[in-house]
Amino acid sequence: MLRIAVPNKGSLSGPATEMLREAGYRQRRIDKDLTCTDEQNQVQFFYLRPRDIATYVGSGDLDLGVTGRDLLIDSGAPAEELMALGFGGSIFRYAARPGAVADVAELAGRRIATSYPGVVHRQLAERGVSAHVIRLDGAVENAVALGVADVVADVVSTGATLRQAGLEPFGEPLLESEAVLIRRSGMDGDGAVTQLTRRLQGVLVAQRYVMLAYDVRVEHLDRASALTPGIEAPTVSPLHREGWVAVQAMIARADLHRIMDELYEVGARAILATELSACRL
Ligand SMILES: Nc1ncnc2c1ncn2[C@@H]1O[C@H](COP(=O)(O)OP(=O)(O)OP(=O)(O)O)[C@@H](O)[C@H]1O
Ligand SMILES: O=P(O)(O)OC[C@H]1O[C@H](OP(=O)(O)OP(=O)(O)O)[C@H](O)[C@@H]1O
Ligand SMILES: [Mg+2]
Repeated sequence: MLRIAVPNKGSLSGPATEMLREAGYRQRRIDKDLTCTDEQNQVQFFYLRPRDIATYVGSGDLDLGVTGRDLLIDSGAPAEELMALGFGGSIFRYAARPGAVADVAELAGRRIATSYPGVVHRQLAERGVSAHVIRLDGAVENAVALGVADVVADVVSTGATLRQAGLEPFGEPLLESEAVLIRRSGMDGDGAVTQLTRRLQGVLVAQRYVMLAYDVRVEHLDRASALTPGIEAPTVSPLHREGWVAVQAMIARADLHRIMDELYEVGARAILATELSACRL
């Protein structure tokens, strides 16, 4: 049976469970449950702290896990990304009092507070900078006002927490993170792993694409189908009306309204967009 680690709390927990449910896997019914077995798909889910997940997967005690790219890198565990999952996005940055520090090179000898010492040590080593990294559990933005550190390195989402603490980000972001599916480094995926990743890809595609259908006169078909090339090619069927065809194609959700406007301009009518609930490409 495939054994998979899923975040039990925090920003990644709800979306991870939801995505697995959409991919057809049974998930725990209440937040207190530690495990859930999906007999039909032969998968057992273990609900663990997101920060611990790379450790379990890296040791080989669990086959796969859902965690943040930043947490994976921070752990230093021998695990690797199999696929990005499109949620839990964040940016990891340095911040300090305005004007105090302008660049990573100026961090030499400074005190840096962070919950991600692995990420920070790695980046400082790459840049050849020697600084003091102070590991805190959370609320690191307070560390500067309290005199514990000169600089913080933390997840920035809206930036509201930094502003509230009177801090400003500086330098290039250390990394851009999102939720990722991980496995032990160098492990070959067997059939069960391939089935899971294909199902998750299907959920991502269903989120990112919509099905578009429209009617168009035959003489405008080439211009219209150039706007909607689909995955292989658009499906074109005859209409029960001389000189007209019906066209169907998948398009990226982000382009939906632009493409609908342009189709209308080239003469397409009855342009309808439909949500996808699942797919295999
Ligand atoms: N606004 C955010 N704050 C913190 N982590 C975020 C945010 N948005 C996305 N993430 C991602 O969530 C993961 C951290 O999740 P984790 O559960 O450890 O912390 P959390 O969501 O802040 O929860 P808590 O602090 O309550 O434990 C990281 O991969 C991080 O990049
Ligand atoms: O840019 P923002 O939108 O303000 O979000 C970023 C903040 O959110 C997280 O903290 P969280 O609330 O999880 O508290 P923690 O530091 O105790 O984990 C993160 O550690 C930052 O402090
Ligand atoms: Mg947090």
